[in-house]
Amino acid sequence: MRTASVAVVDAGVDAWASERLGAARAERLRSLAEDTGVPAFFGRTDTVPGAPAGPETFHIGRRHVRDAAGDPVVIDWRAPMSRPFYQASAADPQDLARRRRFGFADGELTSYEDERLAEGDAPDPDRPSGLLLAEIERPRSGPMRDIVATIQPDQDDIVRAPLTRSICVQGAPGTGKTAVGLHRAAYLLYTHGDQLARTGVLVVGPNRAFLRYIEAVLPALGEIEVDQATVADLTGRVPVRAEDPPEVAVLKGDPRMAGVLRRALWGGITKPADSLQVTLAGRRYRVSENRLVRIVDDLRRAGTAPETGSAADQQVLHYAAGRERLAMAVAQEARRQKEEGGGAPTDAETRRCARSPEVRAFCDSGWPSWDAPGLVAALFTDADRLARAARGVLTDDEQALLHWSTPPRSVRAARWTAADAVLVDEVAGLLERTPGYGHVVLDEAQDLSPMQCRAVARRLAAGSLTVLGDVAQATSPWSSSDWSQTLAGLGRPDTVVRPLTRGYRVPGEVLDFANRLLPVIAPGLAAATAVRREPGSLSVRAVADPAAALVDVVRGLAGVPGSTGVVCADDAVAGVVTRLRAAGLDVAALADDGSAQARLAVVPATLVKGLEFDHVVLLDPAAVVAAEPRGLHRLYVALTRAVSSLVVLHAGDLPEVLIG
Ligand SMILES: Nc1ncnc2c1ncn2[C@@H]1O[C@H](COP(=O)(O)OP(=O)(O)OP(=O)(O)O)[C@@H](O)[C@H]1O
Repeated sequence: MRTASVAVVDAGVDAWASERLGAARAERLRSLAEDTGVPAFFGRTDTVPGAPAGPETFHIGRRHVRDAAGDPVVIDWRAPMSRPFYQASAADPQDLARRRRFGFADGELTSYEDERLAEGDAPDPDRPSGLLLAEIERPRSGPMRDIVATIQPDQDDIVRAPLTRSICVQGAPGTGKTAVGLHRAAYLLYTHGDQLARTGVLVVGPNRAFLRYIEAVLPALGEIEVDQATVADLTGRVPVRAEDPPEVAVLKGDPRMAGVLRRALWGGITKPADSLQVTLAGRRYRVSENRLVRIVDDLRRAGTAPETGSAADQQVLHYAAGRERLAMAVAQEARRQKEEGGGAPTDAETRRCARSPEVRAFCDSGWPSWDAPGLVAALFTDADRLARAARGVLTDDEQALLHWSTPPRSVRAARWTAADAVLVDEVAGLLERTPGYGHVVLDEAQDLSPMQCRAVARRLAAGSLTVLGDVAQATSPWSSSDWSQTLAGLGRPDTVVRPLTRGYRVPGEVLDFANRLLPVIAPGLAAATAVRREPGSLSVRAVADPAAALVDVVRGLAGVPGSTGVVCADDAVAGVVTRLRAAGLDVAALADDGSAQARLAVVPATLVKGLEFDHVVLLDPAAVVAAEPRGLHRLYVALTRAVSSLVVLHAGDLPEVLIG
């Protein structure tokens, strides 16, 4: 295939065509570039003799490969023909006589595993495939890997759900939510390439460190055109220079703020109180007060029609466009009068009238021009303006929380917070239409405020959503115990919530220990079951001097393959790094700037969500719990990051719920 692509001639009928052909060839060659570590296939299916097309053998791989005659040699894992490889079971063999899984080490074929489905040789759900276990336990080095070779049936159902359907996956730690979301993006791009190439796919993650961790998965699957961003990236219209006290952040994330901002903007439009004289093609016309009132009313109604979900954002009249339409409607009125008098004004003359100083002045006073930061700043500095916008929605105390007692010298000098940035983005979305994606994968969604959810929904044209998360891992002040608030904020309240309950990452011993927290942090939520147990994987040690014990534990792990994460309360990170370095260990703190993760990393507890390490050492769990209001949820996150071993070092008592 590579040779054939190189041979394509890039001489077209003219320079433009030649350039396009050359670009297409380069793109094709890029997509065919060999990744030497990645085998061409990982599975094989043999259909039964009675199958519609007779007995056939297919190899399944990361991409489609054909031979010189154009016949398929390897089928893309996303093609419908590959589906039985993931879904067939003894109960429902889907015309498969045999499924074969190949195991590779460093690009070399080392093993294979057969299931003879037609003979009732069923995969035993309690005894997972050896290749799956080997894949999970393969030491981590660097970023997350794809799981195409071993996607499990319940995961595959979500990966291949139709594009039109939004899905919310509630899954315990390590059940593969992130993996499933990324593979779903790859599946949708393959299946609906034309449609999504136009509208695009967006993956939203909680922070830069997380995006860095997952960034290689989609390119490994051949998908390079997917945008990956945090909510802060999406809403980064103003520089964030300050932090809100918790109660202010909670209020600014409250969905009622959307109504306040809407009223602050649209409520500033005033009813015309006089007629207006305008000039069209050198003659003056008077537009009556009544007529002006009607025009303004009609436009305002088109802009403030009750919302019917995020799709409405694409149709509704936005405020800035409303201003343009108002100017044009006034000019049209003059044109109508001129035509009635027998004149024939041109479109250009009408447009000139709409831009004339008198029409501009009329718009500026009745339909004032705003930019998004300016409106939010005006609202927070002017208590009367806020009171008008928040009447009946926010209490006086709540309004006082929003008020800036020392106004900034200018809007540009304002000390915006992360929650403010989301409000500014909300206003920007009222002023102008936000371009939307065809599909959005939203990870760790349990932590988003309703206002952040709206920011994501605005970027979702008429497209669908894959929402991923775990209410037991919810650590933000907006967290709720179910998904309804998040899904409502996302404008998709009817989205079906699908559970994933088989934990792939964490050994059973470790998961059982972490699950002791569940009745307290998420009552009613079913605990996940681990697909494997590893005796000795959990060690909980009371020690007199945790920092000294840490040095010994980390030294012990130095010769063991794979990554190690030392997780501790955020304010302990610097001290721990210093201590480990003093002991001669090569260690770096994990930063939220997207820089690469060291093999031995000290990880602040607030950054560990979504990540995993072969070995985790958790230092002083009580300090992790004490550091924040939802500290027990944070502890649950920290306890569920280990693939092979977890060592918990504590000096004082363990949090009581952990004592079995
Ligand atoms: N079918 C599978 N085959 C092989 N590995 C898998 C499979 N499913 C999940 N894994 C692995 O399990 C680990 C956890 O997956 P992932 O990070 O997607 O889980 P998660 O549900 O998002 O976890 P968390 O809630 O902790 O963020 C990853 O290393 C992933 O590659």
